[in-house]
Amino acid sequence: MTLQDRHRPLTRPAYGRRPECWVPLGAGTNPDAFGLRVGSVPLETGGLLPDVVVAVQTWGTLAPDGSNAVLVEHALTGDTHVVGPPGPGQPTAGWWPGLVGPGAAIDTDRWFVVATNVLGGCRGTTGPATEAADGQPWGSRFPEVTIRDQVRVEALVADLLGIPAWALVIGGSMGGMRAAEWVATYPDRTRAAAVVAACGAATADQIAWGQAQTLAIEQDPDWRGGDYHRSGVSPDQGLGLARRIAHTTYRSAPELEERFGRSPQPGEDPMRGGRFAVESYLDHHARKLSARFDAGSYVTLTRAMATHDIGRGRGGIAKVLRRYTGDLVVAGVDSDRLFPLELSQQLAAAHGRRPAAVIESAHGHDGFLVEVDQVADLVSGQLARLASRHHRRVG
Ligand SMILES: CC(=O)SCCNC(=O)CCNC(=O)[C@H](O)C(C)(C)COP(=O)(O)OP(=O)(O)OC[C@H]1O[C@@H](n2cnc3c(N)ncnc32)[C@H](O)[C@@H]1OP(=O)(O)O
Ligand SMILES: N[C@@H](CCO)C(=O)O
Repeated sequence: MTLQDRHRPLTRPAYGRRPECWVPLGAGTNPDAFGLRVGSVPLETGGLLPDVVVAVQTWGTLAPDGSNAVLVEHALTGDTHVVGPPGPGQPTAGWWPGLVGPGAAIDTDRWFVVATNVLGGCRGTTGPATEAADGQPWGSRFPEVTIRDQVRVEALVADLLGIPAWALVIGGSMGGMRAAEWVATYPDRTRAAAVVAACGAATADQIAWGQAQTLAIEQDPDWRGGDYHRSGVSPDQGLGLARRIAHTTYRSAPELEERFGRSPQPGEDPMRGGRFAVESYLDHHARKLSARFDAGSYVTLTRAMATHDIGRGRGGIAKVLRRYTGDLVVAGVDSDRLFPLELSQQLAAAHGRRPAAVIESAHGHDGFLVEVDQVADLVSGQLARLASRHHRRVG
């Protein structure tokens, strides 16, 4: 525990079945999030990951019967800070601005909203940069974790919070993978799910892009086989390169053409060693991510996305989805080249209840973050259906 941690007030949230499990998070994490010690977690690949702590942020009030809880799932480099400004310990503003709050689409006067940082992440939840029992960072010893493991950890969080079933699990991209996995692993604990810009199983194309990113990091000499955390130097070059590759896939080619075309970065001449504006844009995003994200987590989470398959060991995706009787909304972005709309349409067709919703955006995969008003419309409709069903039941 650092000096700064000791000075952080330990005001545990006033809910949950096991208040003794709440722990303060370390310095450099979202000050509005708390740690929840969920214990040892059995992993899909075998073995137990001991003493897992999960960063949790909440909004609103949990109903006494735990029936009004909504889980919001972040994407690859996100965190628990769904809405709100940046500040000390929280370098980024909320990634779904305006979606959660009093009177918002996920209205916190009605719903209790939970956001957890994912297993293997670096924003408060146990991951490669976390200290293991020997006081050394897990580093290369951190095990392979799957989307299914991450969802199991979230179920342990729900147990500790006193949430028997989520009213809604919603997420985009890697968060959408976890929302889909909730439907598959815990259909009875997921009354509704919104799977946005995601898929039921990673495609060859996604795995291929992920491999290039992972290799970019692993080939940085500062990676040190994954054990760089105590060296004082992190593989920022590799992580930056990974982000450039990823970010290009997150945006659409027409958008890049429209925004940047062949323009040089102002003051630079691409014919004389200078950069094109689009190169400068990618350099900017590379630098920003390297400053805020752990390379080990990036590799771990990229691998988790590659092995994502809600049908694994369950007879396939269609079989899994057909038996889901909850309210499933699947939505894709029409210009997404990484998670093409067809993947959402296939997922919706496999469920067989309603077609995939289309988020219209020029921004490609990142449309699920940029077009927050369209996500808000989807989620408002879904929550209204849930609320009216609830009223019919109790009315
Ligand atoms: C759940 C989650 O996914 S959490 C993670 C989400 N957040 C992130 O990934 C953070 C990284 N940001 C992004 O991915 C995207 O910016 C989004 C999706 C959040 C928002 O997209 P947009 O609003 O379209 O932002 P855009 O991609 O245009 O980037 C804007 C940035 O590029 C910079 N930029 C634009 N052109 C250039 C250029 N030629 N040279 C250098 N920088 C440039 C802008 O100054 C701006 O910088 P800032 O973000 O530091 O203020
Ligand atoms: N820009 C998002 C998109 C990934 O799906 C992120 O960094 O998490």
